[in-house]
Amino acid sequence: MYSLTSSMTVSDRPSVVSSSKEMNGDAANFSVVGKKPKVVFVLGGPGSGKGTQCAKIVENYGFVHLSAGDLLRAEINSGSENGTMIQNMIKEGKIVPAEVTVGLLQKAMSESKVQKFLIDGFPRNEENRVIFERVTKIDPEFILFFHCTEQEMEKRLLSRNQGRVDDNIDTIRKRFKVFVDSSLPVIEYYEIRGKVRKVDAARPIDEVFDSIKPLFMPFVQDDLLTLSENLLHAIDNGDYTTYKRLCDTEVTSFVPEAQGHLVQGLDFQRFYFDLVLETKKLAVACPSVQSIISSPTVSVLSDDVGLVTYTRLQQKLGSPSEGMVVAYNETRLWKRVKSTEGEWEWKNVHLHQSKTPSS
Ligand SMILES: Nc1ncnc2c1ncn2[C@@H]1O[C@H](COP(=O)(O)OP(=O)(O)O)[C@@H](O)[C@H]1O
Ligand SMILES: O=c1ccn([C@@H]2O[C@H](COP(=O)(O)OP(=O)(O)O)[C@@H](O)[C@H]2O)c(=O)[nH]1
Repeated sequence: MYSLTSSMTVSDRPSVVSSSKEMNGDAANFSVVGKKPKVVFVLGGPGSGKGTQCAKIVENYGFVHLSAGDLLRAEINSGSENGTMIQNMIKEGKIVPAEVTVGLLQKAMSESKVQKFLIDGFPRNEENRVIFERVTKIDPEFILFFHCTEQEMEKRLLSRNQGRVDDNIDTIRKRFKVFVDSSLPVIEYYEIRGKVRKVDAARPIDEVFDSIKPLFMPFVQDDLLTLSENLLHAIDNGDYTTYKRLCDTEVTSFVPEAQGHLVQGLDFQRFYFDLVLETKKLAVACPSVQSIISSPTVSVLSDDVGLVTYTRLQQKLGSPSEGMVVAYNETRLWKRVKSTEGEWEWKNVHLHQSKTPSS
């Protein structure tokens, strides 16, 4: 590992600043938190594979899966006063009153740190849709609609084996009818507004998932940009814990102060974080620094690799002259790796930085 030291002109170094943007040190870096909620509704007939695909989207794209059916079943099991009514409705394949389901969804959303939701099996009728919109004011990003024949869905439900009271031939037929009469109009409503992404769900599980992946690329791009912003805020705030969490231990970098050398590992940057700590201890004034990202581009190169390029405008108040701005062109390479806990996390594996000609 290199441990080159250099002057304090390095820009991947921390400085003391009161940042306006909240950092969340607790959340895994895969899960981008603190943003406006984003919702994808997942619709399709009973047994079309909604739950199966939601599990894959959660694993790969860090969404929170809210299955309306699961929330209702949990409500029955919790012994709530609505339990018997919900149980009877589900047994008959009927749709539970919207106030109950929206209440459960809203509670689950408010309890989640991560604000990217897959709402599975909802809205099942116009009443669901209208009340959800009225209560949450959320407009879904899009509707993922799994299309499958009744014959195939029936076959899947009869072999699902989850001990569900509604997976019997009589209730299945009723659910199909409710889907056609009540849920398809909701899909048509969103179709007119250009929000429906129709998926052929009759294919094998992995093929279905492959056809879904491109729909989630904008979320990956958004996450990578937010992670890059979080990294710059960590540097500006002298927050080594967050910086370390976002970087691979073997991160490589080309930065001007390393004078053409490739720096590997975190020791090089760590030096500057330590220096700030020292400065604070000695009560020496540190210049306030704030970075913002300008003109970003994000390229998702594969499921596990993404490239973020941008100009970093670093405002340094008080040093050397009031309001001075230094601009760097930066390229950060992000790689998705599995943590020891088995969770996917994006890590910064390479940085290329140069001062812009005007700086
Ligand atoms: N593409 C598929 N091909 C074959 N079986 C599938 C497929 N997708 C899901 N299944 C199976 O069909 C059953 C119903 O799937 P599930 O995801 O629970 O559907 P839904 O949530 O739409 O009711 C499950 O047993 C699941 O393992
Ligand atoms: O928003 C919802 C979602 C589900 N349900 C009830 O829960 C049952 C099971 O729904 P789930 O989505 O779990 O399973 P699916 O029918 O899609 O296999 C439905 O038939 C309804 O009775 C409901 O009333 N409102």
